Amino acid sequence: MEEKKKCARDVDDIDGYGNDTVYSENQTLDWNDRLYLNVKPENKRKMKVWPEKPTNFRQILLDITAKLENVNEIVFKAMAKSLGLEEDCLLKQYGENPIALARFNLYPPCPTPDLVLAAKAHGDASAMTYLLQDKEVEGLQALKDDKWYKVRIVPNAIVVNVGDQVEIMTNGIFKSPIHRVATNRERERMTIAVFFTPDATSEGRGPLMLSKFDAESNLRLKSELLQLNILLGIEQRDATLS
Ligand SMILES: O=C(O)CCC(=O)C(=O)O
Ligand SMILES: [Fe+2]
Repeated sequence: MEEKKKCARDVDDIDGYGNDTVYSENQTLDWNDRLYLNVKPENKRKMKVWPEKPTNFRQILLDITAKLENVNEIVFKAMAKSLGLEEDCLLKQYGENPIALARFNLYPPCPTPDLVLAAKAHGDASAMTYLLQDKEVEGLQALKDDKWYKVRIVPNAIVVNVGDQVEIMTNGIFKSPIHRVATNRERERMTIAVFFTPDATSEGRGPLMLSKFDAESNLRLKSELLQLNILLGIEQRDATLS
């Protein structure tokens, strides 16, 4: 608790430990506590809210972000190639100083799971999100064709989620899925999300010029994704909730 207090976010800030910013009395709050940290660009880091314990926390976060950046580059290239475009075209839109944000989510057990969500339905505003789920406790659900699907747990696998920025860049071919997190009556759940977002000052951002997305592009996409062995982890069968 001591350490959490040291990292508490300021009322009007996003970085740090806390929960939803309260904008109105009628607002439904998410059932979670979180630690938000701007990792990149470096000049946006607010070191005073970066935990000092465990002592290797800061270095590990920097290392993980760097590794995920490499993964993100590979994914962006594969996506561009699958659309029949030059492989750097998504990366170029990403700019010189892209933003990397880490969010550590802690969802405590909730005595009334039918009344409140751990995270309300939302699409990520990022370009791409990489999520390490809790090893044991499920909760994440994704919306497809008006039905909610559980995103099943695959231990140590990272869920790769397309964010709004990539949906815009690719003219809606890659969709930013609406997702939410259910509460759990008995068990605590912990996840880590790293969001990559384009540099807001980079020029030439916006929808790419795509001629058409046809059966051939679809095949190319499938083979690119297969080669990458990206694990989306969405159960298509027997997991429908409504
Ligand atoms: O904790 C999860 O499973 C998802 C978290 C999430 O959607 C987010 O942080 O944007
Ligand atoms: Fe999300």
